[in-house]
Amino acid sequence: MANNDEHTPLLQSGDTEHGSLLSNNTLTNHGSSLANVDHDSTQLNTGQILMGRNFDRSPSVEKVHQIALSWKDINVSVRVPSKRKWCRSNDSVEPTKQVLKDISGIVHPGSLLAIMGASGAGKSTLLNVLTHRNTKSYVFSGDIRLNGWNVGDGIKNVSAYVQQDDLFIDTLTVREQLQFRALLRMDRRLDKSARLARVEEVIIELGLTNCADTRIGTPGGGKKGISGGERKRLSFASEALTNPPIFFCDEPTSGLDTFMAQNLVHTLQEMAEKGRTILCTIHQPSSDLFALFNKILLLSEGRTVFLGSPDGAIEFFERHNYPCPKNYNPADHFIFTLAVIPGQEEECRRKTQVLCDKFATGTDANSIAWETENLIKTACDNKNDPLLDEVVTGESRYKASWLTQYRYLFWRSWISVYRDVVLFRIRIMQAFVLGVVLGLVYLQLTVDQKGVMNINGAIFLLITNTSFSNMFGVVNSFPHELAIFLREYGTGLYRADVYYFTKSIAELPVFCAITILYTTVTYWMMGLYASWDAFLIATGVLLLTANVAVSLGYLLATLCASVTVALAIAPPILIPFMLFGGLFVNNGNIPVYFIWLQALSWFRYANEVLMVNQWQNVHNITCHLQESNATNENIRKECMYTTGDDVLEYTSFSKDNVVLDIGLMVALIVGFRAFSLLFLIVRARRSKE
Ligand SMILES: Nc1ncnc2c1ncn2[C@@H]1O[C@H](COP(=O)(O)OP(=O)(O)OP(=O)(O)O)[C@@H](O)[C@H]1O
Repeated sequence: MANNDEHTPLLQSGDTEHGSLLSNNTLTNHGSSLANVDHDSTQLNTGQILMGRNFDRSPSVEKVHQIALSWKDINVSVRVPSKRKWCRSNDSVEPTKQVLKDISGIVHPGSLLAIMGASGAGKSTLLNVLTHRNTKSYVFSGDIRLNGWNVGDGIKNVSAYVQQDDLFIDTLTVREQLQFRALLRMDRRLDKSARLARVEEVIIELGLTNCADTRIGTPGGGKKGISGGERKRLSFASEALTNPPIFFCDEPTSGLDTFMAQNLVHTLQEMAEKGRTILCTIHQPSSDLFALFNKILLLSEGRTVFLGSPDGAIEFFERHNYPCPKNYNPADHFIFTLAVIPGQEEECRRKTQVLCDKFATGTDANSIAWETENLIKTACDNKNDPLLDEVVTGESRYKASWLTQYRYLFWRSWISVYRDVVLFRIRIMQAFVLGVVLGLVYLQLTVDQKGVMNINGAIFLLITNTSFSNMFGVVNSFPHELAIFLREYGTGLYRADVYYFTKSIAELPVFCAITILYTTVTYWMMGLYASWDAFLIATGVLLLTANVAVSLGYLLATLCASVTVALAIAPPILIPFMLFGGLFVNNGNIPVYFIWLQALSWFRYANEVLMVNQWQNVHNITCHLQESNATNENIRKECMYTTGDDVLEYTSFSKDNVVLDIGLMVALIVGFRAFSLLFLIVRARRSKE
């Protein structure tokens, strides 16, 4: 595993540094860290935190605000796409499939609930409905309550949803990932030292101490990093920072070996013992794993088969003629009993329906209904429940201000750029080698009649290569991070525009460094116009070119659903722009219906400026015609260009357009980026629905 002891200056420059935090016994003596909190009017003081009013703001309080979650008569249907849509009458009802049927239940604080059932039983649907996430395609009815209160969407403010796939920036260390989230996610009235103290606390609580300074890496050997189990723990830790009382976890043990899975569920058990309410969907746990849950919910074809203790489930199945064999894993027994066996579907369904009916009419279901009613009654008498303020009134969707988001997002983007040393080295090497190869092909071009074509070709090649390499660089890498952005945006961690700005600013030095290196090598090897002014102008123009290409790359990456699609549409988009760049078709001969394409072609703008830069000060272009052959006809043929102005005139480029060209390239950068930001925002909002 790659160890990394680097502490970034940004985090060290704050009020607290890890070393001093630990040495000051902050972890064991929370009072001392809280005493450091600046007690101005905008910050919470220790007293407020300990009162528990702001349960998610407490940096070091183990006390969890206890919440019971209940749901009653939940029905969910999904629309089924019909193959015969075209022959349906306009007023006919779209076919639907019922996924959950009259589901009711209750989970108390301190519970670690396993939601089990065969594939397609409705586990994920129930989790989605309870968390108010991914419900766009559902037709849903039912009543979901927290401590007896119907809080609607407010459940998101007091719960954490740990999804099946863990998405992290691989170059960060475990501690940095948590710090990043703490600084953006925790209440803005808590000062930095208190948040960092909470990070250290969560690291200990989730058993991440040994890998705290290890880079996260990518699973499957891409980049060495933490283990699968540690990744899962990190997912929990990231959510646990704000100390939410309810955790929803989708398949937390998937992809883990038995030992790691048990280790993780053991940690969840400890978290539940502190008063949290934890619900996990889980596939066929081993008997040891199963024993760690104190509540189970069995689903079959969208109905509740059982909700209660594991022992209660064994007893329920036994009572209804499905006793669990001795020394047999009860979880396996339940799943096999509820399985719909191919060829015996009807019989299996009848069997499970009987069990569902027995549960619905039995004492367990009655006591669930009674407890739910009781909670609602108690809620009416407890209108001062501090939880309600948090849930109902809500706060700004973003806990951190625009500037704070900017600061920490920039810090993270910068880390991921400069720590990706291997990629950076590869790109630098690529630019250097390509520059040398092109430099050798066009080595020290001569300014004569034949050399004009070579020089013009070399200039265009510089523009083409700068455009392609930069655009494909973005199209290849940006979509990979998009999934992380969408998830973090969905949880209200930061705004889309802040993410976009920081990402593009952090990446800018890399694109610039590569372009400068490439230009330096090729310009002098090719022997283009030899003056420092001309070289600096050429570098500036190619930097603008790189930025237009990068901006178009962002646009394609935010527009397309995947890298594959973006890569597929990139060449057909680039080639027309290239075609109207002034090399393949003379600028004076563009068909009128393609003028708009020419207007968007930065190839043309860059080419014009570079051509003017190259030729405007050339006052003599050698012509090697022998005197004996110098007939008028031969002079016209062989000595077309006598000065650089002739070249510009022949190619229809003009010195007068240079400022306009540069302005238009800047406009293209702004335009492409504005559209890509717009697409990013639309995409982010859609993914949240
Ligand atoms: N948006 C949807 N559109 C169409 N059908 C859906 C949709 N969501 C769920 N379903 C269907 O509802 C049923 C329950 O799906 P769900 O994902 O909740 O099952 P599950 O128990 O979580 O299964 P698994 O363990 O395989 O993930 C399945 O038959 C599924 O095909």
